[in-house]
Amino acid sequence: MNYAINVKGLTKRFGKKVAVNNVDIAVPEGEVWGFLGPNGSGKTTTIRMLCGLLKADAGEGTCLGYDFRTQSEEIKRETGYMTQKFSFWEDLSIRENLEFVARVYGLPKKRKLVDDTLEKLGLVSRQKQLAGELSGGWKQRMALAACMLHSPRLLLLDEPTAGVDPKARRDFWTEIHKLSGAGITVLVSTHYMDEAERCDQIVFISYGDKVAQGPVMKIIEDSGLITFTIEGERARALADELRGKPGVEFVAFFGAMLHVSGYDRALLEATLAPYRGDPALTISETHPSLEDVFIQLQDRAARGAS
Ligand SMILES: Nc1ncnc2c1ncn2[C@@H]1O[C@H](COP(=O)(O)OP(=O)(O)OP(=O)(O)O)[C@@H](O)[C@H]1O
Repeated sequence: MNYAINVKGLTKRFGKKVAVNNVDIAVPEGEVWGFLGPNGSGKTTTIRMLCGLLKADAGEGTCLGYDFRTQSEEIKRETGYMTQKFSFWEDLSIRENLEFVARVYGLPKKRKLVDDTLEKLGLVSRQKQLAGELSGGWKQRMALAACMLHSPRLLLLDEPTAGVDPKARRDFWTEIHKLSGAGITVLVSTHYMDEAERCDQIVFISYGDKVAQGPVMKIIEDSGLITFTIEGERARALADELRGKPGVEFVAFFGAMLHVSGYDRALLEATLAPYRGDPALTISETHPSLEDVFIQLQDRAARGAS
């Protein structure tokens, strides 16, 4: 298998703080991988090391076949990096912004390049609109266009959809899958569970450590979580009552429904048994959601860290 990213032991310290600790990542060419983890867990730091913007303290491997420690210029030439806070000229149009980026990077055949990129990303009809007047979704699409101008083989996207409405997020993901279909590899950090579910695999990091990796279903299965839903008028009132009871590790609301999760089926069943007779409540077992597992992984890592 060919890997777009294949690094081992990636490590970064800031003073005494270990921001990224011995992380291995191997992403096959053309796949879309999600990068998840709580705030400050090391996602941005990892992404910046992969594209050579930050020097790793330890680790070895390749990005697009280049040594990620010594060939950062080659990697940058073939990688599109969309930062969390992308910047652009508000009083220039979309087209002018893209032409500006093309000029700064000295890209050849600028006009044709910008034409093609506008076309590819569905921006032709908006090309004359001032960037400052665009909604979040269109700004983000423009930012994606800017990092696609040089036809990268790898896209590193750092929370590209933060603050963007659901329709624009869905359109963005349609674009990502199209790009992946054309052979481009994508590593995208996100806090959205529905986005994680659109990825071929996810890597979950917490406190700098990789704590889980795999396709979403496998991560859910491997979690060992047993989850019950409780529905009904009284469900809301039960959350506090159930927290801390034998076998109950996590209690969370999903809309009006309560998810109660734990690892010990017998204990959990015994705790829920008295509520089963209540006609105002419906209790049934369900698959834990990715969010249940995310909370569990985060909680486990926090306990390990304290
Ligand atoms: N330049 C820096 N100097 C010192 N500490 C830093 C620096 N950059 C990041 N850190 C620290 O390293 C840790 C990891 O930060 P990073 O930005 O990689 O996390 P993240 O997972 O991307 O977070 P978020 O989801 O909030 O974007 C944090 O504790 C952060 O404060």
